[in-house]
Amino acid sequence: MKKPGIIKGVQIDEQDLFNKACDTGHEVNERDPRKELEAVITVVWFKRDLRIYDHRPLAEAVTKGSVLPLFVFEPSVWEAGDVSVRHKDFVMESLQELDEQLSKRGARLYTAIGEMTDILQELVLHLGPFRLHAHEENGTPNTFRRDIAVRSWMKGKGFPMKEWPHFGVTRGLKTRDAFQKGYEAYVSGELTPAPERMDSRSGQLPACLKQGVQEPLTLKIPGEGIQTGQKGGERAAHGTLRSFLDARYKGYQLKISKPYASADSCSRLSPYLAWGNVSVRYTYQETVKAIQQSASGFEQQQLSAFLSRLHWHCHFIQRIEDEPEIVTRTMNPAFDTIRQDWDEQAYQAWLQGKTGIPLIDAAMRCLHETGWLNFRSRAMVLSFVCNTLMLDWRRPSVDLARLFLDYEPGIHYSQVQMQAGTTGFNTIRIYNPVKQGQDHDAKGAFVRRFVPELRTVPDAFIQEPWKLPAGLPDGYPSPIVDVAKANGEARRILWSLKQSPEAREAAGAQLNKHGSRKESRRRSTKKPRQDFEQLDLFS
Ligand SMILES: Cc1cc2nc3c(=O)[nH]c(=O)nc-3n(C[C@H](O)[C@H](O)[C@H](O)COP(=O)(O)OP(=O)(O)OC[C@H]3O[C@@H](n4cnc5c(N)ncnc54)[C@H](O)[C@@H]3O)c2cc1C
Repeated sequence: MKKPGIIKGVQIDEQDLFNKACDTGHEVNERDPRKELEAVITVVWFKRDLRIYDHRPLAEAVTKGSVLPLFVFEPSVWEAGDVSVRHKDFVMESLQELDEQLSKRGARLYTAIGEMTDILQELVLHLGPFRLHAHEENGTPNTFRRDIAVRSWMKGKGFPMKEWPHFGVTRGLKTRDAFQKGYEAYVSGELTPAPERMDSRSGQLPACLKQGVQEPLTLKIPGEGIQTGQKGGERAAHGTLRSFLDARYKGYQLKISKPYASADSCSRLSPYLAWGNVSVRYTYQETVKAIQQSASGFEQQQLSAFLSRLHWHCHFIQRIEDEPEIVTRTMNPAFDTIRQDWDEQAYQAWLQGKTGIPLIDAAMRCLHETGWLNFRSRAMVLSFVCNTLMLDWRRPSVDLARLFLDYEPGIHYSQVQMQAGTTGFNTIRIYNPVKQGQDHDAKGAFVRRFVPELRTVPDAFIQEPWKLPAGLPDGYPSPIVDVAKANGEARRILWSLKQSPEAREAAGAQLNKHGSRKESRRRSTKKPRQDFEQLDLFS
């Protein structure tokens, strides 16, 4: 039977309160005084929020008494195929630092391997009732279902659970029109300092929980680590932000499309935002401060361009929050009538960076080695596999997810579908990698760095080595496709499909559900400046 509870003098239905809290992702039984007495410890469940600064679930747990910081390597998440060894390594580095930070404050991090509900089941046997604090995860259907299972488990036990929004994303958003308000409230919200001291008395804990960080050796995590690139952790995240806001931002717009130079002039915050080593809110507020302090209009322009990306970050994550199925379902089903054939040989050539087209090969090999690519190169490799080669977007989306160290499902699957042209409401862009190379890597520095077979090719041929009078260098293949011809055909197919009544109808519905409400930008007829070409790709 449902029991009534009292909140601020108003009689309420406890079950109702719980359900509302689950729906909107906020308080669950939190203010029930009886439960407050029973639950002596708060389990803080770390997921993609591996930090202590601006971490509300942790800070609020500390005010309530003992805390048990917990990270769980779940087989259903880590063996699902979209996350890989490089993500695990980054998470391990982040967890090591998190444990150090917690230790300094009187607590320790606990790690476990297993499904979260099984771990909770073990915990209750040792702890009795406990509270659970976490950030909302705006992820794939897989993690979405996992979170529902956890909420339902807590609800079944009648234990209090509280979740906080992690980004400027609103759970249960009724209409896209309301997104902006939620975003602004989030980014301008108060920052939460890291707790100074923590009480972590927890009594005896189940054997599945290990104090400190344990390697998830029993899990079969696919993929490979990075060879050179970014390391996880809150300290590295803050250092990266600082170095960007102090100096690196000055080349932001100028170099954003250059595959090589952008590695230094872009913020490089993406893996830290994706794994939560730094919050979007903190990043936003530090950038606003830097804009206020910057001396020239030029500097302000660079920083404002960066700030707009933080908005896009949340814009796209709102999309997966509203419709997690975009991970596997084509946003505009009319586009499922094409790309019916599969060419495994061409696909493997693309994936391994052996297409015979220098910029594509350099980008894919860079990704294997470092886990990062600038936006334009990502758009180009995706366009190549889905448009030039006319292959379905689903497999490349998962293979790229495994390779991007900053894999963030909301951004990733939206961008994949946009670049493959399957939303139906974005401009169809099909890149010519030879022209991209001539425009953005004219001397071939990027190509030479990642495709050693081409190191000695003269600048004039670096993007088209098949035109070398002496023939291709040893070990480098001929192009697997005539790009100009294939792109022409792709353009014809995609544009005619985009204009069909079925595609237009579905596109209208999708635009209404997910499109940006920044009308003035989208409808602008002015030729975009180089940096703002990305805006075309964004709606
Ligand atoms: C096919 C494809 C897949 C992508 N997958 C991911 C992904 O899994 N994770 C990811 O973080 N980004 C993804 N992006 C977006 C973008 O390429 C990266 O965010 C950016 O290159 C990361 O480098 P940075 O942090 O130096 O970016 P900066 O230019 O410094 O931008 C700062 C932050 O803004 C956000 N951001 C930047 N560009 C975009 C964008 N176009 N859309 C949404 N948010 C943006 C990111 O959080 C980024 O860290 C993808 C783009 C494409 C075309």
